[in-house]
Amino acid sequence: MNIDARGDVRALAAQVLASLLEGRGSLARLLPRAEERVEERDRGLLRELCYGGARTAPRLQLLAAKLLRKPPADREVEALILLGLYQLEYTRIPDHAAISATVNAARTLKLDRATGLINGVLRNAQRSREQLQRKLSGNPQFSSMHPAWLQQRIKAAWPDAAADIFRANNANPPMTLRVNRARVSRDDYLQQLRAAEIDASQCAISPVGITLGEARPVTELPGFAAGLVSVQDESAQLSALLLEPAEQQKVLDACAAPGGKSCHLLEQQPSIRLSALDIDEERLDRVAENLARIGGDAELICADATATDAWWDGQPFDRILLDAPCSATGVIRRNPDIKLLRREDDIAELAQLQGRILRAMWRILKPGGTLLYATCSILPAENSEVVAAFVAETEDASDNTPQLLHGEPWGEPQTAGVQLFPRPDGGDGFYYALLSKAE
Ligand SMILES: C[S@@+](CC[C@H](N)C(=O)[O-])C[C@H]1O[C@@H](n2cnc3c(N)ncnc32)[C@H](O)[C@@H]1O
Repeated sequence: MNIDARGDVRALAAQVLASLLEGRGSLARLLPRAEERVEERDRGLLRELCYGGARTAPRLQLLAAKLLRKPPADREVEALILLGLYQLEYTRIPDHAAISATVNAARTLKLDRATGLINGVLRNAQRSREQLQRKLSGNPQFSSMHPAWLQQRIKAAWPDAAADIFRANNANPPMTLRVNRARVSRDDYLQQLRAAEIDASQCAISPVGITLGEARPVTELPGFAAGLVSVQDESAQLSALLLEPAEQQKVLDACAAPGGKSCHLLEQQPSIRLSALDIDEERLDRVAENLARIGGDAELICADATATDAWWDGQPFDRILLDAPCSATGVIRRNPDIKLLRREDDIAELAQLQGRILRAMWRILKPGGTLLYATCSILPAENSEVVAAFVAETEDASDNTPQLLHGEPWGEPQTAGVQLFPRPDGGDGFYYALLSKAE
């Protein structure tokens, strides 16, 4: 991102997409910086191009490969071609405007030498649209819009659910709220939303969840600044409900940032003594901000959870929430850049890290205590396989994940734990295993 592309939406989007293609930064980090460089009125289009470009990239890369004799040497040229194809395929921008604005963006980025190539490829795509679609329609990466390795892993793990998972991953997620029950009941808050003419309904599984009819800025939500509600996906809301800390218990949130689940634990049981730990100092600042908004209190610890000698006071915890670092393959619809940033090799490395943190947390859990292992992954290698191996090797550990919540089934029971898939109008993909330590 050396060239200042200020004011040119497509050039800025190409810089963001090129960085993603090179694995340099995430949308969450790159987009806000790009947004600062365009007028307010252009931010919607910038966001659409960046999110849409990442979401459809695995398909558009196949299209581009058919249209190019060899891959472009420059990442920004590749990104401009993908963004041009995105506009032709998925937006209402007239073709001629999409093509000329994309070619102009190449000039903004001082890629004048590539304008002929970009123009030619996009015009060719426009002419041979149906023929290309026909040629590629049998390709699973094309139809699923997932990179080949991930498409294959999801299909192998969930042959019956894979098609629904791909569809959910490619759809816009709902905006879901968690009501702070310490302050307001869900029914009362739904009434407040109705009074503010905001369409909303209660979630199917979480008793504190509300789904909005459409996404809107949090500043428009009644009582948001005062902590009446927080934005949190419905599946993520199940962690505090499953862990169910009792009054006064000593509780650890071992991978806490940005603090959504820490806040929920305190809303549900305000008298607990909560330690919120995370290895990332910047992200831990977000925990402090979120706690301040809901008026919650916790000891914040910046440390590697596994290095317990460095931070643990020697008093075992009654409850531990381990929301482990993972591939985030259950939240692709919210973070489509995962399709570009994750590599297949990451999965085995993550599984090792997850096992290591789990074993370390077990040592500081009180006998008779409970640990909730959670991820927002839908890959068994990070979920049931990690937990089943741990339970098999650990004499005092047993899997006590309930198969019913409030009398209702809530996910797919596994050899260990329960898996949730992303659902178009419901929660994200999540995995939970509730483990008990023998007395
Ligand atoms: C899935 S996120 C946690 C989300 C959080 N529980 C919430 O609900 O807002 C995983 C977190 O684990 C942290 N992490 C990764 N490795 C860690 C380690 N060895 N010790 C402590 N935290 C770690 C990351 O910084 C990241 O914030």
